[in-house]
Amino acid sequence: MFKLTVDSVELEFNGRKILQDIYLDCSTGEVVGLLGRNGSGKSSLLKIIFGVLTPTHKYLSINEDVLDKGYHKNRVAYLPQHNYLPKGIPVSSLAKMLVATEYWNEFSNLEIYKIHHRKKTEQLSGGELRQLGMLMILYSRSYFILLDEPFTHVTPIQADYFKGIINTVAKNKGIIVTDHQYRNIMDVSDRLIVIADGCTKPITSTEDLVTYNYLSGNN
Ligand SMILES: Nc1ncnc2c1ncn2[C@@H]1O[C@H](COP(=O)(O)OP(=O)(O)OP(=O)(O)O)[C@@H](O)[C@H]1O
Repeated sequence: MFKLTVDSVELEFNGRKILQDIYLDCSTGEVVGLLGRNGSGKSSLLKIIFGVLTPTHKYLSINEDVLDKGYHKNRVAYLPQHNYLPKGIPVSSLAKMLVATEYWNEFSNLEIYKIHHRKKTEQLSGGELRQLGMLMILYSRSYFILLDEPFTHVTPIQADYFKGIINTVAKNKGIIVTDHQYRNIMDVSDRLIVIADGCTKPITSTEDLVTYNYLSGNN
């Protein structure tokens, strides 16, 4: 079992503190849901873990190994909020670059891949691109997967299907997922963390989400 830990993150933009008291861990075998209001710093935290955003301070480790950037040696993979797949390249070529050999059979038998693998990325709809982009990250060789808004642009029935895939993949990997479709996040996650006022807080009940101003209390 591997455990990713991120601690003591300090991030500010133009003198404004965004993150200041952050502790988050995720072990292989679990899905951790990350919630927070718009602008609370969820995407920033995922970028810091992956290694594409450098904060003033951070501690990041996998087991006893202290890391500078999660993406080194492919230990962490990241689905950004917006499409990351380049135009002009067939889906099958991208998939062969990203999907790990041990998952290839499972991935290449997915209906969505079979339907679209010969197309170039610009020939797909936003939702199709989102789904394929997420699946390629989930089935990559990385042990830790960060998903930023995987359910956005995805219909409810597809979201249910993806929750199943996320939970299956999480038997071998650790997954940190954030999305504003909080019911999907609650369904798919083994535990929940909210970012409020720059700090991470563990969530044990829906009331906690009201306390931390994530839900209004009428939900
Ligand atoms: N490159 C940047 N320069 C200046 N400010 C930034 C930059 N990136 C993010 N911010 C600010 O940092 C804060 C946190 O942004 P972030 O994207 O991490 O929030 P979020 O919780 O993911 O928001 P959302 O749920 O709306 O996607 C926001 O107030 C945002 O305006």
